[in-house]
Amino acid sequence: MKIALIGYGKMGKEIEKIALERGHEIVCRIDINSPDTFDSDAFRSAQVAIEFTTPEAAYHNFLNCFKYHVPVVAGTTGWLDKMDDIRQCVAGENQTFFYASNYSLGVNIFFAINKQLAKLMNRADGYDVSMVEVHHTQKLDAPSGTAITLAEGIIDNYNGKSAWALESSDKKEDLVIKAVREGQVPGIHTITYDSEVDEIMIHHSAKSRKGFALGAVLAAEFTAGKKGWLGMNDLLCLE
Ligand SMILES: NC(=O)C1=CN([C@@H]2O[C@H](COP(=O)(O)OP(=O)(O)OC[C@H]3O[C@@H](n4cnc5c(N)ncnc54)[C@H](OP(=O)(O)O)[C@@H]3O)[C@@H](O)[C@H]2O)C=CC1
Ligand SMILES: O=C(O)C1=N[C@H](C(=O)O)C[C@H](O)C1
Repeated sequence: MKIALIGYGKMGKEIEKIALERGHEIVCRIDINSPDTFDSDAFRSAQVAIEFTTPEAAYHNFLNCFKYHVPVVAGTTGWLDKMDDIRQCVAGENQTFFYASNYSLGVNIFFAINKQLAKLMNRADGYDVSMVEVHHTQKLDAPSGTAITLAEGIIDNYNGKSAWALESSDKKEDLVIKAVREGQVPGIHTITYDSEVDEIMIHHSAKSRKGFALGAVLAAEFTAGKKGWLGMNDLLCLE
């Protein structure tokens, strides 16, 4: 399969390794100072573009992919304010767009466990829930995209919370997400239901970026030949 990489940083390089191992061809690498561009035969020849750049750059990169009708696997986080606009482009222009806040297969299982646990916790009084996410110091957005997906899983399924708040809140109905930035941590997410008598924790810790990269390549393979809005639930047949 012919793949265009948009963003050739930590994730772009990790994805390239896995894509080559799985027999794919990288036709171009579009980065901030790279000679490769969208308006090129190489980019137009791509069967899918995998985008991991920055919250600021992602939206314009998606529009450039749409311009040339190249399907997108979107990995960048922190651009969700533009989500409605992208959904309209995908529906209105018959585009292909795969988005996951986290491509790791393990995290997507963790998302499902999180929803189940949230439903179960409605049966027990006396608990409060909170979340901590830990990432490397180069990360630009907070909370992480994964933390937002986890928060949505709790808010949609647990009666005690109706919104999330970063770092602190006076409102009992807000789910507080603490974002820690330290060292080279690839990504840790912990959810804790705390009561006077005990605590229940679920925890996911990525050991490297390999799991994110493999998931993104699997998503690219899944995306080929499809149209519309796609996600990990489609790929993993969840829900
Ligand atoms: N969904 C998921 O599973 C995962 C998502 N992510 C997300 O992916 C994104 C990238 O992460 P990561 O690879 O670690 O970050 P890096 O900073 O290592 O890489 C981003 C790359 O994009 C480049 N870039 C910046 N602006 C543009 C632009 N306009 N066009 C093309 N390239 C550009 C940067 O260049 P320069 O350095 O010169 O600015 C850099 O090389 C982040 O938003 C992160 O949160 C990360 C891991 C997993
Ligand atoms: O920036 C990162 O590194 C990561 N970003 C994603 C996020 O914001 O959730 C996924 C993963 O946690 C690593």
